[in-house]
Amino acid sequence: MPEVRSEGDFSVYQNVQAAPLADQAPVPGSDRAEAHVVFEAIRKVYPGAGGGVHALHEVSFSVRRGQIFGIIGRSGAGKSTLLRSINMLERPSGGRVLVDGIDVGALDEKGLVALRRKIGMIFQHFNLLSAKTVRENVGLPLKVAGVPAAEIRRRVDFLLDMVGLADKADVYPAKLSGGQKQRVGIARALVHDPEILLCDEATSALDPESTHAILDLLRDINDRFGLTVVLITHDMSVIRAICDEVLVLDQGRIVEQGEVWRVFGDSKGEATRALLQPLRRGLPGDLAGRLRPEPPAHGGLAILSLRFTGESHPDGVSLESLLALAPGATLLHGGIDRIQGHAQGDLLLAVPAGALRSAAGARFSPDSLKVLGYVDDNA
Ligand SMILES: Nc1ncnc2c1ncn2[C@@H]1O[C@H](COP(=O)(O)OP(=O)(O)OP(=O)(O)O)[C@@H](O)[C@H]1O
Repeated sequence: MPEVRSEGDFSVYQNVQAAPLADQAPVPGSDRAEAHVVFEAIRKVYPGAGGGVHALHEVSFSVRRGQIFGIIGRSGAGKSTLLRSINMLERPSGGRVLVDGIDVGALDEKGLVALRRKIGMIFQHFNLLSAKTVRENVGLPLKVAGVPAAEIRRRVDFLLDMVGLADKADVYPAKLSGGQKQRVGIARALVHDPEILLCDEATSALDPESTHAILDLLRDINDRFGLTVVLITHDMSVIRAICDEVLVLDQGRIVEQGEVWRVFGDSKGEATRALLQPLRRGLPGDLAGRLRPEPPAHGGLAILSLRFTGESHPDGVSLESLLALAPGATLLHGGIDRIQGHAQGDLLLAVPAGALRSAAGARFSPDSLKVLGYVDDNA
């Protein structure tokens, strides 16, 4: 049977004798202990009419060793271009990427092969060879690198066991679920014992259950092997599930960057807010339809929106304090999540409009409190 390749770039497995990366001189002043990957004023212009497509504009940031670092943005924001600049699958038009202090754009072919062996990559559509078994797919990069068969077998067995596919070694990809295919992709990405794992929309093609399982596996690999993981996604729930730090990219520029709970709790940019919108518990439609700007003559109910960013009440929201703030309150909608050990979320309360006055004297306050309007509870 002829080999059928699914989409993807297999040049990362080219059969060139790799020069040890340690032979490459680190750029003076680079901090090897802290920053694992450093982007310095990365620009990318794709050729095209009218001056081309400016995919990245002078993007600078760094990823610390051992972090799970998420890059999020809408379609066309420049995420793939940025991710692929780490292993030079996409060469920037300007700026430098340093991995372990080494300017990867200056590497010769052998240096690049060595670099790519230190950087595993997984893809949205898995990029498995359909005419090869699971074992052969995972072992392929080692075979290309000239590793002896017995060593390939030992390593592949270990990795298949680790990703929970020991019993699928001789199966062809067509017989696997999406989640199982991605496990094969992960095992293959780890064959060279990399220090960095790049994840290109790794869960976008998966159902929620498989997504959850694959994210758990990535977190486990990060914990066990101390791998630095850089992932791109358009889904904030992926960021919330496993990332330590997030960078929001929009139209080729950094909108904001920081610890996940901070960005979730107090997002600065419009692009970030739009990406967070699907996770927010907004005003339910039935209430929105009844809301009016002024209280009814008999008082009615004020609808309050309370936001907790994780800053002022990191351990949670005391119900007693909540009731002291808004006596007679009914909790209508919302909830508190824990992100990186910080309690944050939105609560929607109905409070007798007359009781609002007591809020001024309360010692407890949410990070933001808005009166959305009033409803007539007699209507
Ligand atoms: N090979 C190419 N030639 C021309 N333009 C390109 C090429 N690759 C990407 N672009 C353009 O560069 C910009 C950034 O693309 P990129 O794929 O990096 O964004 P992205 O955030 O990963 O998008 P998506 O989530 O849709 O994959 C887009 O405007 C895209 O159309």
